[in-house]
Amino acid sequence: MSHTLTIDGISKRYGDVVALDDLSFDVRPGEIFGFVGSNGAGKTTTMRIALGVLSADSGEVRLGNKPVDLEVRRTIGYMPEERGLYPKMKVGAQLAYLAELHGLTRAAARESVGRWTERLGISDRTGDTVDALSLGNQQRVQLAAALVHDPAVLVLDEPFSGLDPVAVDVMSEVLLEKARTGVPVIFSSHQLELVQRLCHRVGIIASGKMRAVGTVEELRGTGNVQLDVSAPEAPVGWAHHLDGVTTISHVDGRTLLSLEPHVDDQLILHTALKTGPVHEFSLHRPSLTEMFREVVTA
Ligand SMILES: Nc1ncnc2c1ncn2[C@@H]1O[C@H](COP(=O)(O)OP(=O)(O)OP(=O)(O)O)[C@@H](O)[C@H]1O
Repeated sequence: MSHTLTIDGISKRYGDVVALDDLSFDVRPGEIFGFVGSNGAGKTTTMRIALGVLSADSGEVRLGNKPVDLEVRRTIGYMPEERGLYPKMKVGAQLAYLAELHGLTRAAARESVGRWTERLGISDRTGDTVDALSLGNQQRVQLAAALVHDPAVLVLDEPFSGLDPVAVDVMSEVLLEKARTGVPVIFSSHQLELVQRLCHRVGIIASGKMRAVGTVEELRGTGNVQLDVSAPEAPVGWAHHLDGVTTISHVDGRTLLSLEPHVDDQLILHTALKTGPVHEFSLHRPSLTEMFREVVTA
């Protein structure tokens, strides 16, 4: 049975630096949650607290209704940003060791290592030491390490950074597959197009505070919309008097407007038509990247 991972009002300071400030959100069973924010926003700190390797100054992390203790921690698959494999240990032996550490029998560990190394395309490297592998392959091993014990939750810190496109596809498929079995999956990333494509919900963190949470569609719906209007006879400033509308440019009868989310675009169309013919009228909703910029610079 799968449970929600709840981050409930966590705060964390490092000396004078406030890394997290009363941060709350949840990751639900079967969803992939994208955790995005600028460098130093607090993503790694949050994930380390979620796993229990770092303690919060206040607040709590729960899986279902149980606080994350040692027992719960064993059910989490974690991929740390600083990675954390033993460089001189052989890939297969290391993965089997980690699986057993999380409670699998020797036989189950061996079976699981075989299955995941095959799935992640590293089955021919199990006899090599980790440091003999390319960085991308080391990352595949790191993902295998997060998966071999069949975790109830996946917490992955920048799992996609440095991967080639094929590895990105494999990683994406695996995360979707795990989510489909009901596992809550959270990962941090700076690759917003990937986040937009893969995640059911996204949280944008800035300066240790959650600034926006929702589906990509919900987040895009809260941003300003751009409207491109081609009305050759419209005078300069024809839209100035409209509430919630800003003129970005007006060149050769073509006006680019920014509309606050509450503005009815049909009202703009009527206003434009009063000036003469309207040849083009197209709406552009912000991408996740544009939303991100808007939110973190607000
Ligand atoms: N061990 C530490 N000692 C002091 N300050 C720290 C420590 N770890 C993190 N910080 C600070 O806490 C804040 C949050 O850092 P964190 O690593 O959680 O951010 P992040 O969102 O993961 O960044 P990035 O995208 O660059 O990985 C930053 O200001 C960082 O400098």
